[in-house]
This record gives sequence, C-alpha cells and structure tokens, in this order.
Amino acid sequence: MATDSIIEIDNVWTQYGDTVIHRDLTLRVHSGEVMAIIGGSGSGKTTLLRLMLGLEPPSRGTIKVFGVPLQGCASHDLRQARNRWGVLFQEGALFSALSVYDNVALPLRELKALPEDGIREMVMMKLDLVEIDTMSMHKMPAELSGGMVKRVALARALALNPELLFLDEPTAGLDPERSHGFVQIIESLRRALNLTVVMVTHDVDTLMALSDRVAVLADQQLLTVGPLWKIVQHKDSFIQNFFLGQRKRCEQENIKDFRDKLAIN
Ligand SMILES: Nc1ncnc2c1ncn2[C@@H]1O[C@H](COP(=O)(O)OP(=O)(O)OP(=O)(O)O)[C@@H](O)[C@H]1O
Repeated sequence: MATDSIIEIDNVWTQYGDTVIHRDLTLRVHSGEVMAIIGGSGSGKTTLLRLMLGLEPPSRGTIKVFGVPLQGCASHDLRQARNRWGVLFQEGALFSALSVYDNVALPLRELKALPEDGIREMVMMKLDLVEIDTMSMHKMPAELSGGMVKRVALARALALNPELLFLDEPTAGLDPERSHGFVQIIESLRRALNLTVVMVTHDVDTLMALSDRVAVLADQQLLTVGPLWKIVQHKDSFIQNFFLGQRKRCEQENIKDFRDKLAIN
C-alpha cells in the first residue's frame, strides 16, 4: 500500500433505508494532491465528504484519514486527526453573530492552546493570506460580499494550520471574476502550505485550475479516477454531458495554458 495516502477509503457503502447512495467505493487521496469529486445532483458527493470528515459513518467499509480509522478509534485520536484538517462548507457557513475576526479566532480559542495575543497574531496572518484587509476585521458576515465570505471562511479553515483541506463547491455562487480570484488564492495557498485538498465541484474552470485527479461518482459507484484530460475522454454518458462543449478546453496543453495564465494574473 502506498505510504503517502492521506485518505484511505475501502469498500465503502452508504445506505439510507433501502436506498443505496455509495456502492463499494475504494479511493486513495495522496499527500499533496488536489482530488476533485464530480457527479450528478444527488450522486452522493457531499455525503462522501461528510464520511471523510467523520460526520457520519459508512454503512459498511472503512475510512482512514492520516492513518486513523474514523470509526471505532479513540475520541482523542479522532480529535487529533480533526485538528489536522480544515473545511470550507458550501455556503461559507460563517457564524452570523460573530465578527470576521472572531469567526477566524474561533477554532484557535476552542483549542485552548494559545493566549489571546498569540491568537491575534494567527488570525491576522490568516486574514492576510486570503487578502482580507485589517479594516474588514471587525465587520459582521452580513456586511461582506459573497467573495469575502468565502475568503474569511477559508481563513477560518486554515486557522489551525491544517495539512488537509476539504472544499465543498468552493466557487459556487461567485461571479466569474470573483471565482477566478478565489481559485488563485486557493492555488497559491496550496503551494505555499503544501496542502492536500479534496474538493467537490461542478465548475469546469475550477477543475482545470486546481485538480490533479478527478473522481467521478455515478450510478452509486466510483466510475473512474484520473487526471482531468483523461477523464474527459471517458465514454460514459454522464461524463460526456458534464463536459459537453468543454472537452477541447480540457486537453492537456490547454489545461497547462490555463494554469500558466492563472499564475501570471
Ligand atoms: N441523512 C440522510 N438521510 C436520507 N437521505 C440522505 C441523507 N443524506 C443524504 N441523503 C440522500 O443521499 C443522496 C445524495 O446526497 P448528496 O447531498 O450527497 O448528493 P450530492 O451529490 O452532493 O448532490 P448535489 O450536487 O445536489 O449537492 C440524496 O438523494 C440525498 O437526498
């Protein structure tokens, strides 16, 4: 078995009553890669993310993150594993009653490992990473644009210096320009912090910009896993429809050009 697997999913089934969502999924996420998960609406992408976060157990099979089996491990081990990952939920999910500063400080305060001035230093550093200026620090979430909410949520996800980042539809709801800017921030952070990333997305630009491999969920199974340029050549009808009119863009050379431009802009 590869030693650099950060996430190991083995023979996982998810079932609600008689309804099977996942049938015998096996997947590895390697250290330092960006693994994208795509699939139709209701194909079980978010549920798969929730399984990887230990928020719900699979009906069958095992999931290990950092070598820790999420089911049946000691609560101390689970807590330690959780402190090594950050999550950006689909809607940003900031606490509406807390300021920008307090939202980012929250995971650090919960950890009870730093004095308040240490927390302040960390919060300022994370806000700087996601390009939120100090003027906005005391704003409430309702006063922020959609793009800012995402960036603050990303700062919070990074608060504990995670090695692993989960992103659920990171660019959903952003206009193309903001989406582009947010993807650039994720890409530069990923490089600088050497992050492993698991993201659910339906956005082809985001896939082109960030993904090293793409896992396709369809018909309750993992249809295929591979680099984007290979995935688009798959004959399956879901994949064909998903990339309709975009297959040429997703050729290897075009992906490279797209990423080069992203790095320059
Ligand atoms: N706790 C639950 N109880 C019963 N059914 C559930 C539960 N959680 C999810 N489901 C069902 O599992 C299926 C997969 O849901 P999930 O949200 O993972 O899909 P998805 O691929 O993320 O969809 P979308 O792209 O529309 O967000 C859906 O049919 C959903 O209704």
